[in-house]
Amino acid sequence: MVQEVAIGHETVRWEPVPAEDAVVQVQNLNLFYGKHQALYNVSVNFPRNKITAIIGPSGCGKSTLLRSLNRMNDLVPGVRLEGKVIYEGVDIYDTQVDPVEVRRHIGMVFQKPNPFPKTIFENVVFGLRLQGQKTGLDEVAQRALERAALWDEVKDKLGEIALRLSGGQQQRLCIARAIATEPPLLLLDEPTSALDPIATERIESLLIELKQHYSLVIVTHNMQQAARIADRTVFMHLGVLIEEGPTNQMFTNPRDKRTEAYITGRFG
Ligand SMILES: Nc1ncnc2c1ncn2[C@@H]1O[C@H](COP(=O)(O)OP(=O)(O)OP(=O)(O)O)[C@@H](O)[C@H]1O
Repeated sequence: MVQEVAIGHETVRWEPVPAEDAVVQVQNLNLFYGKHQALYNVSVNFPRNKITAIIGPSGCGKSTLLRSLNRMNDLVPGVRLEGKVIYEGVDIYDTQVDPVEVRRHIGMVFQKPNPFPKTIFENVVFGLRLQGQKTGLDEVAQRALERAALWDEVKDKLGEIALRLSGGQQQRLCIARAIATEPPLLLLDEPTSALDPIATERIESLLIELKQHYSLVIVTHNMQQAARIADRTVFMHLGVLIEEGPTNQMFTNPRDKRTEAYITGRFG
C-alpha cells in the first residue's frame, strides 16, 4: 500500500517493498523474552539485492528483529514469537522447517569478529565441511576471501591461526566464512562498530559490492553509515517499527517526529 504524507506543499509517497521483490517478509511479529515484550506487531518487507539498515536507540529491538530473520533467537531460552517471517515464500517458523537449514540460507555476521581458533583456511571452509563438502575447498576459499577483500592480505598465510589477524581482517574473515556457503541473505549486526575508519570503509565498500549477489540487512548505530550504504532504512523505537522507506527519503523527510529527533541527534 502506498503511503502519502504532506510535507510543506509537497506530498511525498513512500511505497513499501512489493512482496515479489522481498527476500523476507516480516508479518505482525511480536517477540517476548519471557514476560518482556521486545517487538510489537512489526511488519516489513526486506528487498532482494539491496542493503537495508535497521537503526534506532539502544534497546529498541534492532538485534532482536535481525535475529528473528534466521531463527537465532531460538537459541535464547524463554523466547516466544507470534507472527510470520517468510523467506522466499517459506514461513521459517513453520514446525516442518529445520532451523539449521534456515541458517544455511541466511548467514550472520556479529558485532565482534568471532573467528574460530583454527587456521584462516579452516575458518573460511568451516560451513562447507559441516555440509560434507570435500572437494573444491581451495577454490571456494579463494573466491570467498577475494569477495571479502581479504585474499591479497592472507593468500600467503592461509595456514596461520586466524586469531593473529587484525580486528578489521578478522571481521572480513568472518564475512568470508559467512559467504563461503553462498547464503542468499546476509545479516550483519553492527559489523564495523569495533573497527577503525579505514577498516570500516573497506567493509562498507565490500557490502555495497556484495549486494550484486546477496541481499543484506545491517543493524547499525551509525547513521552516517546507514546514509552511506543502505538503500532502505527501518527506524525502530521501543520495539515498534516507526517508519521504513528509501534511506534518502527517511533522512531528508522523516515522517515521524521520533525519527526526526533520532536522526538529528536529539535523542538516543
Ligand atoms: N536474551 C535476552 N533476554 C532477555 N531480554 C533480552 C534479551 N536480548 C534482548 N533483550 C531485551 O530486548 C530488548 C531489545 O534488545 P535488542 O538487543 O534487540 O535491542 P537493540 O536495539 O539491538 O539494542 P543495542 O542497540 O543496545 O544493541 C531490550 O529491552 C533488551 O534488554
